[in-house]
Amino acid sequence: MDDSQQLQQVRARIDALDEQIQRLLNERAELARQTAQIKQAAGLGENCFRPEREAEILRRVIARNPGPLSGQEMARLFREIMSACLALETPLMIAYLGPEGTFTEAAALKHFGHSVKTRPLIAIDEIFREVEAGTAHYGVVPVENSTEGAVTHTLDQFLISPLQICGEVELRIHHHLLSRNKALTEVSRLYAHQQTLAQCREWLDAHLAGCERIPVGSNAEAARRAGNESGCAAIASDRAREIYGLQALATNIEDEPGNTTRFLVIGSQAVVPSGNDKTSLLLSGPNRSGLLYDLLRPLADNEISMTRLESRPSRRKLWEYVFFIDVEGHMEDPKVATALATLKDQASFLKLLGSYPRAVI
Ligand SMILES: O=C(O)C(=O)C[C@]1(C(=O)O)C=C[C@@H](O)C=C1
Repeated sequence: MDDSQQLQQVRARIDALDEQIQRLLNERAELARQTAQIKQAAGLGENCFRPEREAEILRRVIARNPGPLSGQEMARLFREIMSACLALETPLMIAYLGPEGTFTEAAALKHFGHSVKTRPLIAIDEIFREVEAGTAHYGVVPVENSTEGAVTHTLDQFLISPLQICGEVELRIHHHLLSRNKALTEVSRLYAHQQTLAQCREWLDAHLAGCERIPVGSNAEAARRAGNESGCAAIASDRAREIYGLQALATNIEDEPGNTTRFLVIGSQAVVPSGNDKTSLLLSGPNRSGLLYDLLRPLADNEISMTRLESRPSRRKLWEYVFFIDVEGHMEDPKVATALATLKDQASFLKLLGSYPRAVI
């Protein structure tokens, strides 16, 4: 058998498999449609998205995957399959921190897949308002970056919003220097979000020391401006480069190679346990010595691991703080429930922001 015959044979097997995969996908979509009908008949919520079920499916895909495709790659494919199945019933509307081309958009699509509708909004409080009003099913907002720390606008919204956290997304952040111009030497002005300028400070000091750095609302906005103005550049994502027709004068200019941003999915749904969850809460008490120690003790007593602690001004009294705490486990897990009950007695203010599956992909 010559090479072309061999190729033909292998391709015939691929065609046969594709046919099977396609048939099975449609069979799966039909079953997903049935689950939606059952949920609707039982009055189980206005939309059919189930974060805990999706997280369980994706974890199982990764655990049983023999390769050669990687577990993460396979999970991404299943992410899209579930997204398409869900869209048969209720195409979800997701509000995110825009404009188009932001990392928050990438995080939203990573979490929900590409079969959702998305709405870019220009401020974090607008996203909360849109989801509260029910014009979007969920919102996606940045909450912390591994280099620069907390996104305080997001934390502050949780003080006043009734929304719950329904999920988290982690995204590796790669920053590129984008411009209409062809050489670094032609660039005298640089636009980027404040946090991005900070994340690339060392690279900028070494390669663009004399260039004016201008903070703007988002990296996508920076890219839009760089597309309109000569002699300037933006720091933004590869997606923004595509959207605004720019060229990359330098790629991956972030100072920390592991630079990662964590995003939260907000909605009005309480998520049931998935088997590997986190719980976020807000705590405060009157300013006195040992307050934080006392507030954290019930967690330690119940062997609950704290993954994050952030403090913000309470906005009620001068020098009084609220603590944002993330712990491992779901609020329905017995140990977490015991710790929360004790905390409720001890703290002057306790607000549960939600339990949700740990990021899978
Ligand atoms: O199992 C369900 O409840 C479904 O709706 C099916 C399905 C899926 O495609 O597997 C679809 C959407 C949900 O978010 C979770 C899972």
